[in-house]
Amino acid sequence: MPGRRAAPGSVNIDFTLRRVFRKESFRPLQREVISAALDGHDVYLQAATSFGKSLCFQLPAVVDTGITIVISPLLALMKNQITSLEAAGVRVATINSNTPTDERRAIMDDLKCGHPLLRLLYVTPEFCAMDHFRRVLRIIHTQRELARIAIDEAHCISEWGHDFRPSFKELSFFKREFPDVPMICCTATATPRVRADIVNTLGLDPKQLKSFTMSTSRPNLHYEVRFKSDEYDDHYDTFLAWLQNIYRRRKDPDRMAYLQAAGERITNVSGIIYTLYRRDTEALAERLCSDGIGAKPYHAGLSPSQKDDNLNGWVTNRPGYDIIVATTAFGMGIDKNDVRFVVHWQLPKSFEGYYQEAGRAGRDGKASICAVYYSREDRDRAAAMMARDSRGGQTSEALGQALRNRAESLKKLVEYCEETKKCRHELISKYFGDDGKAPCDWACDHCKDKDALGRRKEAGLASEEWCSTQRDTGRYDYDEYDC
Ligand SMILES: Nc1ncnc2c1ncn2[C@@H]1O[C@H](COP(=O)(O)OP(=O)(O)OP(=O)(O)O)[C@@H](O)[C@H]1O
Repeated sequence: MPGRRAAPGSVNIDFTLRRVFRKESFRPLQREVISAALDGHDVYLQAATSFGKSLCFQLPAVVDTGITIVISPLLALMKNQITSLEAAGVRVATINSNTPTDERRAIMDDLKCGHPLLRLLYVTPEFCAMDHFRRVLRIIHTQRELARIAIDEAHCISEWGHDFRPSFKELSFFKREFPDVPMICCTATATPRVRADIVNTLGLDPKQLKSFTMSTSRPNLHYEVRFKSDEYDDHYDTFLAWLQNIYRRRKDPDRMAYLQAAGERITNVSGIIYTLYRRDTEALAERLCSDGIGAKPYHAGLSPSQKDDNLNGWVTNRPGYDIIVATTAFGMGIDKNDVRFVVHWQLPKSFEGYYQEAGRAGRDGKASICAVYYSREDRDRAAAMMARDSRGGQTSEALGQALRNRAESLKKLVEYCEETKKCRHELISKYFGDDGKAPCDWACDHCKDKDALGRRKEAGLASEEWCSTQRDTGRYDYDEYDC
């Protein structure tokens, strides 16, 4: 039973864009994507981080009749989107492991009532697999109130992509049971193979599908690799000096006047530091605080209230919450427009993860820095950890494939870090198979000064000989990644 759809021409998306979402105009291609969704097509949307993909399912959800179910992999991401929608006065809710029972019951009652007030409901893929929720979905569908299914971070469907989540595969249920309900899938990071896998797994008809695939380019991001080695340093001191320099620049009288006029705190430089370990998030945040820089940890082991407080404080630029030191639990989709830097404290786990996390920076279009600390020792540790995982005996062929792909993706990221002779924007664009050239106006360490980059690499990295001795004599410490 198809969902009722607002009559063509009866909705004014420009008005809703301004009135509800408080945006002046659509960004290139947003209008086309939204129109395709409102016309009832299945839509695949792949575009750079910060393109504005969420609007492409949120705006149709607001103007169309019925409810949109949004499937999202991370609680932090849901929370972030829900906060913005609530601020815009949109009726939205989530059901997840932290939702209190009475709130959950009220949401379920609304869903089944025949005319849900909610415009969007955010859920995890695991929740969609539950029988009782599927029963409720059938009821909404029978009542012709199931407007659309939106799958955010759709690359999680594919074992060929990063962040594969087996539960995303179960989303094939939607087209099997509700073939007439349109779907929209969004991602920033899919190679052609991942894209084909998403379409195939979800049971979308490639001939009918409206597909929009844009470049991954983010010209305002300044990419750089900072070299380090176990042998010589704790890179905290150089990082702190760099950060303090940014603060000093803000104290320039003209800059201070400008910041005050804009209502910004002089002492606020919003940033994210990603680490692979929970304990680092806490230790590093503490160390920064003791050096007078407001920083908070974020990882899956914190209590829900601690996570909420740290996230909200950071989003609202509260004093003491300038930097979030996070594991990848704080990754995909987080949207805060004035993040001036994203630093990876160690080599990330995959190329896609690196691009995603770096993409939290500069979402207002202003120049922002994305730096990754790279050492050959971390490279060897990551490779050893991956080899151990693949020997661990997977429960399925899909998980085995996902591990092989992760190893390949990590290899490409190592090549990216070791490269000193090519533009970083070009390397990223090539990895994702973009058409055309990625613009870089001195926005990477290679294009700024390739000779200096080569010298820094030479001076900063341990030699391959030293690393191989460490490997052969078993001198590296290995710690499980935790997020
Ligand atoms: N037409 C528009 N005009 C101005 N700002 C917009 C417009 N569309 C979206 N934005 C803003 O752009 C920012 C990024 O949007 P969004 O979070 O949807 O990006 P995304 O494409 O999902 O990125 P990612 O893949 O990195 O999560 C948001 O702050 C959003 O409000």
